[in-house]
Amino acid sequence: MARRLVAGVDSSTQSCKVVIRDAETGALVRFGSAAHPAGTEVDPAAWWEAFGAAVTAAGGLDDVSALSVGGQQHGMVVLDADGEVIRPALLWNDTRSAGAALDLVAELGEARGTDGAQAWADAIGSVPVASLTVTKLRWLATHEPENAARVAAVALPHDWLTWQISGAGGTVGAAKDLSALVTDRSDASGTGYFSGATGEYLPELLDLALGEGASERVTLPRVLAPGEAVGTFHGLTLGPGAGDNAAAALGLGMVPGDVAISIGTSGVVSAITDRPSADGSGLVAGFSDATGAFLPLACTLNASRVLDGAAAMLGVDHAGLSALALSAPAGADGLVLVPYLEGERTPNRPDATGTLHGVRLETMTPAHLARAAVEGMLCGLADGLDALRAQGVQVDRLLLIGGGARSEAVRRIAPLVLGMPVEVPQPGEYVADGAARQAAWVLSGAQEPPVWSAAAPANAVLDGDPTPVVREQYAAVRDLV
Ligand SMILES: Nc1ncnc2c1ncn2[C@@H]1O[C@H](COP(=O)(O)OP(=O)(O)O)[C@@H](O)[C@H]1O
Ligand SMILES: O=C(CO)[C@@H](O)[C@H](O)COP(=O)(O)O
Repeated sequence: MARRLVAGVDSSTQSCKVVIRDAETGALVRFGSAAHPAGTEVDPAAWWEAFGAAVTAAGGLDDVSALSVGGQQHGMVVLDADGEVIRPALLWNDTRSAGAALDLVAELGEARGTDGAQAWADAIGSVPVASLTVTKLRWLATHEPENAARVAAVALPHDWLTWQISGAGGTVGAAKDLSALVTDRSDASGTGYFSGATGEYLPELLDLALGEGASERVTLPRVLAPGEAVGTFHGLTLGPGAGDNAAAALGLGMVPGDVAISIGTSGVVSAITDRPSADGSGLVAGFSDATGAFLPLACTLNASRVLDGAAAMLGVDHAGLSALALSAPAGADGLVLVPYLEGERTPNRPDATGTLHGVRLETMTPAHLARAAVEGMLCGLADGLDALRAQGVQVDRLLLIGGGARSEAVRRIAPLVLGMPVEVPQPGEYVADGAARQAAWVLSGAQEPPVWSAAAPANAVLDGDPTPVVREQYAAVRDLV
């Protein structure tokens, strides 16, 4: 039998990546990528354009049997009754809805006569912060009421892209059909109006955000079961897709006890669990995975771009930044960078800025600054790991992925700061790979995702003596910010 190919897409914050793999073995056949525009407000048409360019770079889809889309979570895509995008999407890292988040927390608490944060955590698994879609909808209702009144459907980036690829979004000539919008439980769990625990939307929370009666007039994407096909369109079977972090878990084949540390635009610490979490402190978001389990995660706003910014400031490339960081002592002789360069989400400090603390004549060197940037970024992730542990998450091994994991300094300093060995899988596109694995699952019609035999090289295991002083000095400065 001729081999069948599947495609996996990662429509992430900075770019669109497409992997094409053998459906049976998982062997990588082709790859392509294309950049997304900068900014936290983006016209979804740019994602469609980048998807097309990435597909072309990956040699096209003519010989591909199935495809799934993994995407950046939470982005608010609002559509009118004709299926047209009403305004540019507000992305997960757009913090303008921080005030709306506070209002929603207070209002639910008031309505239920209880602590608002815990009420949200009990309802949706998470306490709303500016990243969550529900807060962006409240911002829209308050600041752009004319736009809010026109909302006929709300989708997430991966939902919208799947809809476009199916043709129901009208891009290949068909009329736009809002009722054909679909999503999956992993991405729905990051909206703020879906319960991962019950698998149901919560219309009263959509009404709280957008106004009384909104849930009756607004179409939400139908939530497909894990592994359920959207349908087959011009010979291409579409899978339900997933939020990027759930797709990465699928790509890594994570099981309970595994914790992924992803250093992309966002810094994410995530784990697979059998039971949902409900952290009223808000540090851990209680999302769902793409298989029927749960994905508690802590997400920072400042990860790979801290390295990008430090490299640019020092006038070096990533290899240069890494070499500088590794040439300085652990703890950078007391120089601490609290890297809240784009505000912060975990902890929830949307208006914070970064702080450089402990500058002395001898620490005012490129090497010290580079070391402080790597350590500060990793300390935010170490705090996230502690928050997961505090929720009872089992931590047996750490898997380091994302663009930032390509930095040697990050790989070597991570075990020192995180206090345990770190496994580094071969650098790759684990979100796109997870989406491809889902596509193969959908194509097979099996109960479980396929076990791919194409041998991945063993993970590199990095270890070293922990340097607790790095976290101690960071904690002291973090709480001054
Ligand atoms: N060798 C490297 N060292 C440090 N950072 C890197 C390296 N290579 C890529 N990056 C950074 O990784 C980021 C892209 O990673 P990626 O996981 O694709 O992000 P996202 O999923 O948010 O789009 C960029 O900020 C890029 O500069
Ligand atoms: O908001 C979250 C998770 O809650 C982010 O992880 C986004 O999903 C964006 O991911 P990257 O593009 O940075 O990988």
